[in-house]
Amino acid sequence: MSTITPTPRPLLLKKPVKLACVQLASGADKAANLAHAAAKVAEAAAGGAKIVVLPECFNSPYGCEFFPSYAEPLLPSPPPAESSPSFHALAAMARDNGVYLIGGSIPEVAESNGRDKKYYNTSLTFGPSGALLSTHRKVHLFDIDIPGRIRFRESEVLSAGSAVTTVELGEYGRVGVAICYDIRFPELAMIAARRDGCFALVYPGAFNTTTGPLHWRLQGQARAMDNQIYVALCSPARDTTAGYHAWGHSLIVDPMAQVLVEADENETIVSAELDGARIEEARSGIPLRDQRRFDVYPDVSQ
Ligand SMILES: O=C(O)CCC(=O)C(=O)O
Repeated sequence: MSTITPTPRPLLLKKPVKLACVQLASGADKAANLAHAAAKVAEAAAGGAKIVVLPECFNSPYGCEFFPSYAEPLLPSPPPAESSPSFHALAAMARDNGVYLIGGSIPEVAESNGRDKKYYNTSLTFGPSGALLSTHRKVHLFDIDIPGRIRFRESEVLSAGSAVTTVELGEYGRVGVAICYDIRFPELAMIAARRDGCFALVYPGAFNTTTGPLHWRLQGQARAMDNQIYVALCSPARDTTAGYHAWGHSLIVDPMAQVLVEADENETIVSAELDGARIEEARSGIPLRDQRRFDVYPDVSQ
């Protein structure tokens, strides 16, 4: 009797890698936030992380009133580094530590015709040489109103990005990058996972003390479960003296949707070893990839 041996599939994550989420405590002083981020990225790298993630709006307090005054254009050299301090600080953090750095997000200002200013919530990813690898402008702006609890309208100040972002991290493979509220839209995750073959979805985010306990972990696990890949969520630490109380609880979820590590609300670094074999194991055990019914519903990843 002949047995059929399945052809081994190439691993999406080509070699195991340690990923760290830096749950950073930021304040009002941008230069101090950048210096503090640099120290924590160095600490994560010294702990063996080769992919390091920072939180949403790590260089400023989080809130619509702060976006314009903290925003900076994205100007690589030669223009003076002072005009894009966060861009240059992130490039240096990646280069100095030889890591892939998914640099949380920063408020970005872009001018068209030297007149019309537009603001974005933007995530920059740098490679170990300090080169910019990708830019993600938050696609889904955080506009919610839960009476008596929280009202937030990013769209009053920010413009939305219009692209799914995935980025090749050299010898490891590809990750999807999106920001906070973007996680609530599974389509982005599915496209990153299925169209671009990502091994992880990385979300710098800053949920709050209303929606955080309800949905933060659940969203992380849901995106991992749907797509059978790793998911990392990186929050700022909670500052109860600030206007916006971030949930914290940065976490990393495996391809079977198990939470590998989760912070509390304080400043800390959480990390985990990611292994492509775990993705393949999840996918061969529960073979969703071979069972989709695109004769019944459309494939959004096409
Ligand atoms: O989706 C949520 O509940 C929070 C989203 C958020 O805080 C953000 O997009 O910055």
